[in-house]
Amino acid sequence: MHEGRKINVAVLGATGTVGQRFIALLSEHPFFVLRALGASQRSAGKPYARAVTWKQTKYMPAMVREMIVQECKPELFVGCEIVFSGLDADVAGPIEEAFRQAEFAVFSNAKNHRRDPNVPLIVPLVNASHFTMIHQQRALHNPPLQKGFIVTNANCSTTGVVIPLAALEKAFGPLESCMITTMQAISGAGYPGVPSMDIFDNIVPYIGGEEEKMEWETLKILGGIADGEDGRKLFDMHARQPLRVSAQCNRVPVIEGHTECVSVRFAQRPPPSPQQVREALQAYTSDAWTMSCPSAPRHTIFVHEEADRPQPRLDRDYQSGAGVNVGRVRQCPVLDIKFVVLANNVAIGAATSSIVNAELAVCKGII
Ligand SMILES: NC(=O)C1=CN([C@@H]2O[C@H](COP(=O)(O)OP(=O)(O)OC[C@H]3O[C@@H](n4cnc5c(N)ncnc54)[C@H](OP(=O)(O)O)[C@@H]3O)[C@@H](O)[C@H]2O)C=CC1
Ligand SMILES: N[C@@H](CC(=O)OP(=O)(O)O)C(=O)O
Repeated sequence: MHEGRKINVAVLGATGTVGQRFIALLSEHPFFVLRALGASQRSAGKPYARAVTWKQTKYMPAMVREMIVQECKPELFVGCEIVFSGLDADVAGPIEEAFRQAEFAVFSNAKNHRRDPNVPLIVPLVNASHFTMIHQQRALHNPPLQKGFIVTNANCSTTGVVIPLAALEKAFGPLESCMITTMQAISGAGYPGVPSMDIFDNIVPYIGGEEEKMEWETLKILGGIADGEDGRKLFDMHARQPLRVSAQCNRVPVIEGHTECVSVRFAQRPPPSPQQVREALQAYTSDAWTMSCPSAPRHTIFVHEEADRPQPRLDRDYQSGAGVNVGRVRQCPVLDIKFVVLANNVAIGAATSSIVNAELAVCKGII
């Protein structure tokens, strides 16, 4: 554990949608101390308050207003142990690698390293056990790293759905198939994001690359870690019981909170009843909560009984958006069970996940 130790941290992509969330959360953190901010050359050299278009309902923390934004070069972040990355995916790959190479612990929201066979893709309320891959990641580096590593969190829609899926697999054994239809908030596209002329009075039935990410990431997260032939560990992609996932992704005129309609089929026959599923979801607890990570939600999954919940406007800020909401659990006449998930895309779908991942790394003695 941190044992009273304070750990200096930085945020890359600090001016963006996710970066602002990081700042709001880290300004109140019990043992991470925000010391530095990075963004593009457009913002570098300016006091943060002048570089950013602050779009949070919470006021900008006083501690960052006069902080000078830096270019994202490791030598400008000396003194920080952890960097949280909310970088644009167009630039995140090489910048995050440079920080790892310079022995920083990097917690990334970007998609660039999620498919790397040595980088764990961790949804902290699901697969904290994948931190074991860090040893291999450091050792395979040339020269081997002492402290540096990259951990990514998942796509925001993937995050929302894998949490209840993990709870179901824990209670009832492997799932066989899963169909998901998302209704994703516009904040998922960053700022200024989707033009208002496209999204007002409308639904856009396409988000580039999103369906493929959901279908692939779900398997890496819910799968285990196996021994490879050459003695290396590898992510088994749910190979012991193949899981088929189909996702359809839509952009809807909601500011924050991704809603997902999910149907599942269990391997176990007969499948559990809707009431058994409700109880299993409600009872699910994460390692992050058990290990006392301060940003982990007490209720990993809140199960709504009302017929018309969850709703983004009403439910996205429950537990500061750190858990997920599930409702409308019922029988599915095609697969076995269907339900609705609501996850806050910028909290548990992004910044909160990275911060809980970093807390887990501290609790596990990796940092
Ligand atoms: N929004 C969401 O719900 C989620 C987003 N993500 C991922 O998180 C990341 C950030 O997303 P989001 O906050 O929405 O994006 P934004 O577009 O809002 O912010 C992007 C950030 O990247 C910085 N940046 C852009 N170009 C460069 C560069 N050349 N060098 C250094 N910094 C640069 C920007 O700085 P500047 O202001 O100076 O241009 C800004 O701080 C993305 O990879 C995204 O895919 C993941 C899950 C959910
Ligand atoms: N594409 C997601 C947000 C995002 O940036 O995802 P990713 O980190 O997987 O690129 C959305 O639009 O809601």
